[in-house]
Amino acid sequence: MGQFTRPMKMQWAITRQSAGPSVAAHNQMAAASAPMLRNAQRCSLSTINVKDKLSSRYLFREAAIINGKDFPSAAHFPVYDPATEAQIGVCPDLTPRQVDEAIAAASNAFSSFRRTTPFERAKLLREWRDLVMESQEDLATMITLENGKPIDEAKGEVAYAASFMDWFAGEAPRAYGDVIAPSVGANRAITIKQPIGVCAIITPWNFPAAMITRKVSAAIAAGCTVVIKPDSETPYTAIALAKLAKIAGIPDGVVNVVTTKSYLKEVGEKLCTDERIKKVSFTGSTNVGRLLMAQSSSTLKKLSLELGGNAPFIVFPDTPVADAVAAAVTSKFRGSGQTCVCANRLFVHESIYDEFCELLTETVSGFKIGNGLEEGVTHGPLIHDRAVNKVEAHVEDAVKRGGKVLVGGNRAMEVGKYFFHPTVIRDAKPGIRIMKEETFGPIAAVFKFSSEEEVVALANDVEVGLASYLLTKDINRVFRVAEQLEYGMVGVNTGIVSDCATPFGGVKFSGFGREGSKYGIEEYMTIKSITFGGVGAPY
Ligand SMILES: NC(=O)c1ccc[n+]([C@@H]2O[C@H](COP(=O)([O-])OP(=O)(O)OC[C@H]3O[C@@H](n4cnc5c(N)ncnc54)[C@H](O)[C@@H]3O)[C@@H](O)[C@H]2O)c1
Ligand SMILES: O=CCCC(=O)O
Repeated sequence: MGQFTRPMKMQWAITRQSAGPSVAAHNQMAAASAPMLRNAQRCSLSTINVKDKLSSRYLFREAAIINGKDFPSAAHFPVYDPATEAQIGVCPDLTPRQVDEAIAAASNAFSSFRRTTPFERAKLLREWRDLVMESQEDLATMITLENGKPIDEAKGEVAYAASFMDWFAGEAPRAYGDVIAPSVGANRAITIKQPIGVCAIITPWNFPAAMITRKVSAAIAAGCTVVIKPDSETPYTAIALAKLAKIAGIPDGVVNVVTTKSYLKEVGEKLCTDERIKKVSFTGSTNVGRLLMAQSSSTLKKLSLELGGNAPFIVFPDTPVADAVAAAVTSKFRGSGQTCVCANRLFVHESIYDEFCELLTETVSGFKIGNGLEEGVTHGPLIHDRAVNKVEAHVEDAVKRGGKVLVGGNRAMEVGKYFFHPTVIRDAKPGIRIMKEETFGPIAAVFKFSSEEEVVALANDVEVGLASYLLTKDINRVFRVAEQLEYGMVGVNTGIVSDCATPFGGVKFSGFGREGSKYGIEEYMTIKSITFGGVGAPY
């Protein structure tokens, strides 16, 4: 195994110590280049010392990671805490030329990493998983600082992120090929699966850890190397994960992280057009997904696109209202409504509509919004101004067309600039914007329906098809409706469909490809068939 052995605690301690000078040197550089800060759209009044909040200070790094090392750059962009608007640090604003170095590192590393055995890769993934869970508190603190979600939810995200490492450690040795009887009777054929090569991993801000590990764990299990480009709102969790990958013994160059803000379009184009990259795996909006697909066509890259949703949440009359509300709250308000699988449209049968709206309003009234690091806070801020503006516009539109706000309905400026009161709207009408657009915020718009036929038609009347939910005790209805829903995922009597063991992905404009499950690793492999001529007697 050579370089792939488990790092002893002693080696880890050495790595921790040696991390010090390079971070200090980097920080000096960052301070020197402060006047060069680019793209400072927000003007922060204060700064947060993130390291003082961590037990492993080395995990907070204001550097890209290329070939296992901190990669300094003269230009930086600032990163802010959406709860307090305080600056939490700066990050290298890399140019496409600098990103080229990451691609070169991943490409060099691929030539040896592809030859490791699946068992070696499984061991590395488990080592990485253990370190991530040992760092759960620190990683969660960074997630809360850069994304805003409450600390307990952030800890849950770390565990969810680690579950993909565990899952794909198990899948690595199970990437079986086939034995085939070809049409020429004396021939025999087999297939083998091989890693596709260097992969570009482009991820959003709403799950700064899990969207990365869901892709990268599968890529590593398959024997690929990666260049990760996290969102510029949430880069530090990605960088810390790459640091832990190095400590876990994952060879240099296998996991690279590039950060950029001013050069986003150019870096995106570079990742899509560079011939050394064989696959782009993207999670984000449908519009950016379309652009990346168009850009990738010249080099015919394999693509996985996990795009936006507009989940229907359908409550049939035989569902106990308390169960329906509990599932709706989990589905709708997780991450303050900022997940791609959040219920966006709540359809409730007319016979239990009033009771449902009343209990939902009572439950939502009990939420406590605030800084996710504070005790008792159940819901954090939205990520930025654009997000708050969209939520506000959706509420105004729903009200203009007859919707009634039962709780919330406005910004919570008294808590912070990016906070919006969790909102319940009843008498939502099919013509409102929420019906067609993903809100990505804490607005529960409740629609009334009378028949199964009507609600299935309404649920399917959108361009996207990621997650959907239905609540009923009638098993025949479960199959009838689930099979008609034009969605990649259907949750039955639950508000959560996400699990490392089940295929995650969409249809229609929600994209294609599946993550997690036994299918996730396939996205990072190619199938080769090997035919042996005239080796057997005809069958
Ligand atoms: N299907 C899923 O699994 C899933 C998961 C999470 C989020 N989402 C979707 O993501 C969206 C929310 O995130 P967002 O609006 O910030 O997404 P976004 O598409 O704007 O950004 C996602 C990522 O793409 C990058 N990006 C943006 N423009 C780029 C370009 N021209 N070239 C290369 N990279 C570029 C961003 O920096 C970020 O890293 C929602 O629609 C949500 O539903 C989907
Ligand atoms: O935001 C999209 C991903 C959500 C999840 O994996 O549960």
